[in-house]
Amino acid sequence: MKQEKISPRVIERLTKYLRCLENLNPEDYISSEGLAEKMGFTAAQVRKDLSNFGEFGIRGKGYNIRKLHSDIEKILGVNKTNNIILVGVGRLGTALLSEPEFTKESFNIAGLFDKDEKKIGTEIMGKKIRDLKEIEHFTSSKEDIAMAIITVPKMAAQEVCDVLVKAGIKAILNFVPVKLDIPEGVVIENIDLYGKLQELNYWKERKLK
Ligand SMILES: NC(=O)c1ccc[n+]([C@@H]2O[C@H](COP(=O)([O-])OP(=O)(O)OC[C@H]3O[C@@H](n4cnc5c(N)ncnc54)[C@H](O)[C@@H]3O)[C@@H](O)[C@H]2O)c1
Repeated sequence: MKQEKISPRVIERLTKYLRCLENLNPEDYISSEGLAEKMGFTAAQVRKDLSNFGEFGIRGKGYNIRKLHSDIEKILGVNKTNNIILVGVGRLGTALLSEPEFTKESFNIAGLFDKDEKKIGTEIMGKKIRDLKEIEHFTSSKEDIAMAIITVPKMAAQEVCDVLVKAGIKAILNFVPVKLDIPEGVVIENIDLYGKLQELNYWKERKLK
């Protein structure tokens, strides 16, 4: 698969293609026009997005849905199980853990960490909560843990982030509404539901004018 400089928007759209393909008959074929129509994009956009990664469709026939789904999964690296740790087993952390759709089969919550002594040593969803101090030992003794979710209070977020980076984490999903400093070589995705509400509110206000 060819891979040049890829815009984050392309990757975001790939996840949307996957969601759409999941609801279609895997034996069928779909044209770029058909896929575009379902997504609200243009066919040119669909073709351009996919062409970043190689040739997928069959001329005159379109994309085989099963094959395209599997190819996009490979591009995103979600055709295998990826281990994640979660730091901050509070209200949000617990809610995320309770939702199977959040991780599906592509992600495995391999470890839970907190610093509350009342929580450390207890289990949630069959997984033990460990002291954050153990994290380096945990990541070094287990293979392939490069991803983490942060759901701690604002004040603790940067400190936790630094500990994670030191422990070899390369990708962070940050739910804390603060900008975290990360070194080169580490990627971060920030989820800010309040920010999304603010964005939506802007559009609502425009509609009401
Ligand atoms: N992204 C969003 O849209 C969104 C939505 C809700 C909450 N949040 C944010 O998520 C975070 C968690 O919210 P919550 O309601 O679950 O909080 P919470 O207080 O219920 O849970 C926080 C957990 O983090 C643990 N913790 C604190 N300091 C720690 C440290 N240094 N190391 C390890 N664990 C530590 C606490 O013991 C607790 O278990 C907050 O920063 C909140 O602002 C974000």
